[in-house]
Amino acid sequence: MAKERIVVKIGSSSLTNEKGELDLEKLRDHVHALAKLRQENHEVILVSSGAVAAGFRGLGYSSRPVTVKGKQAAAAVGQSILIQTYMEEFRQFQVTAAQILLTRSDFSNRVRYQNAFATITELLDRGVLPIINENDTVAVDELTFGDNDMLSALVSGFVHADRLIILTDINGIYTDNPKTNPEAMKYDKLDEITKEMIKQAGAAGSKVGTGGMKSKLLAAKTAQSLGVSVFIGNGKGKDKLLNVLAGKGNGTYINELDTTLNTRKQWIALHSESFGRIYVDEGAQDAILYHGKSLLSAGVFKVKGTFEKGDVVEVIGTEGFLGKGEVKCSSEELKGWMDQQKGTRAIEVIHRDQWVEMKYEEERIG
Ligand SMILES: Nc1ncnc2c1ncn2[C@@H]1O[C@H](COP(=O)(O)OP(=O)(O)O)[C@@H](O)[C@H]1O
Ligand SMILES: N[C@@H](CCC(=O)OP(=O)(O)O)C(=O)O
Repeated sequence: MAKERIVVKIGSSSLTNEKGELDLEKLRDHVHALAKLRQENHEVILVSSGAVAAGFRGLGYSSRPVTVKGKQAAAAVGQSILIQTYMEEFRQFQVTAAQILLTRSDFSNRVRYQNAFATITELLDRGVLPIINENDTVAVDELTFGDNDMLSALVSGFVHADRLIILTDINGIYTDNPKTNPEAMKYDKLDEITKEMIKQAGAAGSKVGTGGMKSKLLAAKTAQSLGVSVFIGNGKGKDKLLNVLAGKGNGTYINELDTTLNTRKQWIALHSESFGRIYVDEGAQDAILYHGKSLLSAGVFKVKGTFEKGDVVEVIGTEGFLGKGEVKCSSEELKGWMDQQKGTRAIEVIHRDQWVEMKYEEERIG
């Protein structure tokens, strides 16, 4: 079997007992299956929930807290318990694990994004298994990924994984929530995740999970758009993950799309803040969309916002939103050229290598 780089996401529902507490037997089962992947020489990154589940008892709650601050405090108690348990269990398979805590804002800050990439790459190069969770202490409201599903999708794109495996408490994606609709049918394979499927999928999952199938579908759509194939399902025993690789997994397989975005372009497309808008004419639109050219000043007829060299802007054409790119000049310089040269001089505004077409992807990336 060819060596793969695999991101495995384990949700709270797959790590807890009926009281919502961390279930050691379940965790051991996952660790054994992950260790088997490592024994077959695959590179593995784990995105694991479970901090709230591991911590709420220690905080004095009798059940999983519902308030944000309760969950955050429980995660602060539980994250160290969770990671210590993983480390001890992995040690029995001679696997060294490392803890990484991330937030959405770590991804939108370019330097932190590059640092996270460098750290994860170094850990993998040195044979260490990174265990990632959201940094619940600081992640609230718009700073959160909301759940670990999207975090796992973004990580899988970012490390150029071959595959993302999302382990949950159900054996795949159904036409409707099978817990409430017994007629629901399972999808074994999917090429496309449609808007209707996302709309249909239940938001609330189990009592302990956060995003339900909806967040898994959105995550899968993002991962496939980044060229990563996805499996969503469950299983038991040490071979459950190897079975997924062998095509015998108990769940739904989702094919990757034929696109590869390097890490820099992924950052531009998915995480960067736009500082302005550049409006281009039909000629420039054709050049960047259909002829693989860089954007030149000659095709720009309107500039909105204030930006500096190196900032990211949105480009709008006659067909609407075309994509995002990193500019090689400030908004003032660009406006100056437009006034003085009447748009005739061909000064490069966005180089091809810093441009991401998103005309068709806007919705896919979400
Ligand atoms: N269309 C669907 N197909 C499968 N499961 C669904 C669907 N809609 C909602 N669900 C629910 O999503 C749950 C899994 O989500 P969640 O509890 O958030 O898991 P996790 O903790 O693994 O992230 C399932 O138990 C199921 O009840
Ligand atoms: N960061 C939180 C995860 C929150 C959560 O419920 O996530 P998930 O089970 O993946 O839907 C924790 O570790 O408990």
